[in-house]
Amino acid sequence: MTMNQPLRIALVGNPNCGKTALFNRLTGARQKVANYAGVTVERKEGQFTSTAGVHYQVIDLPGAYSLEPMTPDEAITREVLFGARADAALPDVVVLVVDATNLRLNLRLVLEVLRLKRPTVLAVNMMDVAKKRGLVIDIAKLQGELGIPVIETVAIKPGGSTALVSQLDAMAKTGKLIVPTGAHADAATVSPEATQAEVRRILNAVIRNAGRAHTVDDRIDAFVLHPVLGYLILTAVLFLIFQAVFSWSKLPMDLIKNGVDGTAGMVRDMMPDGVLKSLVVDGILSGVGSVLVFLPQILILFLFILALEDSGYLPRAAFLLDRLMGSVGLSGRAFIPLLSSFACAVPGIMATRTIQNPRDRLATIMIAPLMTCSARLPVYALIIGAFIPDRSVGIFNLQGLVLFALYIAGIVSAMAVAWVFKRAFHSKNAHTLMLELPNYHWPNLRNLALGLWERARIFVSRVGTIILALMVILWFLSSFPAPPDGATGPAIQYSLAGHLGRLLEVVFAPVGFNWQIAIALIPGLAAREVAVGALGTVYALSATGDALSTTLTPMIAATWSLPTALSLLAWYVFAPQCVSTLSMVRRETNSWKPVAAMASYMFALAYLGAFATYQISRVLLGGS
Ligand SMILES: Nc1nc2c(ncn2[C@@H]2O[C@H](COP(=O)(O)OP(=O)(O)OP(=O)(O)O)[C@@H](O)[C@H]2O)c(=O)[nH]1
Ligand SMILES: [Mg+2]
Repeated sequence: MTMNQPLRIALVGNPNCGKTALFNRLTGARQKVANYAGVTVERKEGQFTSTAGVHYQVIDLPGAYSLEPMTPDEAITREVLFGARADAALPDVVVLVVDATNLRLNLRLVLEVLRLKRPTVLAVNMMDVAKKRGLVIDIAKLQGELGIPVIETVAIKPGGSTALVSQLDAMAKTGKLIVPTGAHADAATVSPEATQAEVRRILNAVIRNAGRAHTVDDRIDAFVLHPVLGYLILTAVLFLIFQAVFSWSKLPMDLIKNGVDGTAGMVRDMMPDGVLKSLVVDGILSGVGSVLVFLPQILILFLFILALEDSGYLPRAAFLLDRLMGSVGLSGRAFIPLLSSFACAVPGIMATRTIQNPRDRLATIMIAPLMTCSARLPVYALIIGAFIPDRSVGIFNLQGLVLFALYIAGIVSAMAVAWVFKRAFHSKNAHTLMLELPNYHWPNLRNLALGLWERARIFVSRVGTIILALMVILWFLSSFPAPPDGATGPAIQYSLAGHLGRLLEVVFAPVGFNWQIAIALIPGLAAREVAVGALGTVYALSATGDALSTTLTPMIAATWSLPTALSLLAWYVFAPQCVSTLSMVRRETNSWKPVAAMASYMFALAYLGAFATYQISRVLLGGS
């Protein structure tokens, strides 16, 4: 290796020991970091140049408990370490990362890696937590025991990786990559029992002071994992989220709405009447503006998701729900992937790689899109805002309650589908949930802010690209061909989209959708929230004369019946309208069959759910 070639280092360690945090600290990347096992499920690469001028290429890997992989994500780590992947060269130096507060568990993998006799450095991470607890580790002694350099790190603090980089620099400059020597490296085949005994011996030798055990954590867990209180706390947390999504978002939403309306008003006054004005006002501002107003609600939802992810609460919730999930044939491991699906089913489906049993994994993939993803939030919020009065029920806000109910509907139907899946395939699920409970910690404010910023960026850039493009296409289809002479209705009725909408209206009449909704469902196939933008454009174009407005809410409140609104909500609890999810299923399962199965079962449920909702509510409410 010369100085010009980058030094390839791979971060290897147990799940949740801080590998990705270290990766981000070293490379300046913003890969996802969260306080539970199994966050990283793919290998990620980055690079940096140290102040000493050494160029590094870093690979972040999924956490592994052992080099005998149990799950698809662990297998990736093994393959990279053995140089068995075409897409990743054998690393020059293995940076083993361990959680200082959990050496008992982490050292097993360390001993396994030493036997590979690859140049290795050990990073003892989370030293800040260790020090706070009074845990004292004799680093020099540990170094002697293992025969490799041992460095303390604090991955989440600026400067927390300086010592590690200096060590790597020194190795790179001298060209002396230290290969482990000594008893551990030379041990041929070692039984798990012998390894465990060895770990105990090393711990006895290097731990100077065991420090306080996690007394605070235990005290919190007495409440959080309590068989009754635990569920109450979980329900309260979820409730709070949905209340906040509505009650905290009013002011920023009004600001955005006023901004969009103001811009539209200005454009309307300044531009001459004609096609271009219609494109800008009806196509772009109405369409894009009606999606953009939901940014505050999405950010509030993510504020809670990110804070919960970083706190260490999620694996506890997984334990609480394990019995329930087991009863429908899901493994407790499915909890985190399903929970991630509340943000978006795409990462949720990827997270199923942490599930060992292929059938369990498939079952989890199949129901992941029933979890209410954040792209459904604009659709729900639009309809709730238009039809559900904003009043209090006891201490709760009625709109928040309805939103909560929709999320529950998604969860309940997912459980029902999983149960059918279990019945159909006779899967037996006897294994108990083995999940590490991480230490609680306060969410890192900087990470929280960065995470929210990232979310806002993703949302706005989606609005600015795919949604904008679809709105322009939709505007075009809705404006041409121009109406014939002497036409009385709005131009859209005579356009291509208008004709298509009317055709589809036949299909959707039994579920109560009018032609405007039918049109909006089509661009909504690309991504669910696009349907909201499409409704904005379609309604802006169907309005005549002075009724022009960029505000969608009053428009649908005036023209839809309540049964129609409820039916559309039911449709969106199930609707398989997301191309990215379907293509992720194809990628992760390597087969079209589950894709076809998912699309058809979800479409069937959506239609049936909307049909039942529409017909029943029509009878009950006596509407049209
Ligand atoms: N206090 C403290 N927290 C840390 C440190 N390093 C990481 N963390 C936190 O530990 C948790 C896990 O960090 P990650 O970087 O996601 O862990 P990982 O090893 O990549 O986990 P997997 O991808 O699941 O294998 C996160 O909540 C981090 O904020 C550290 O040095 N000190
Ligand atoms: Mg990670």
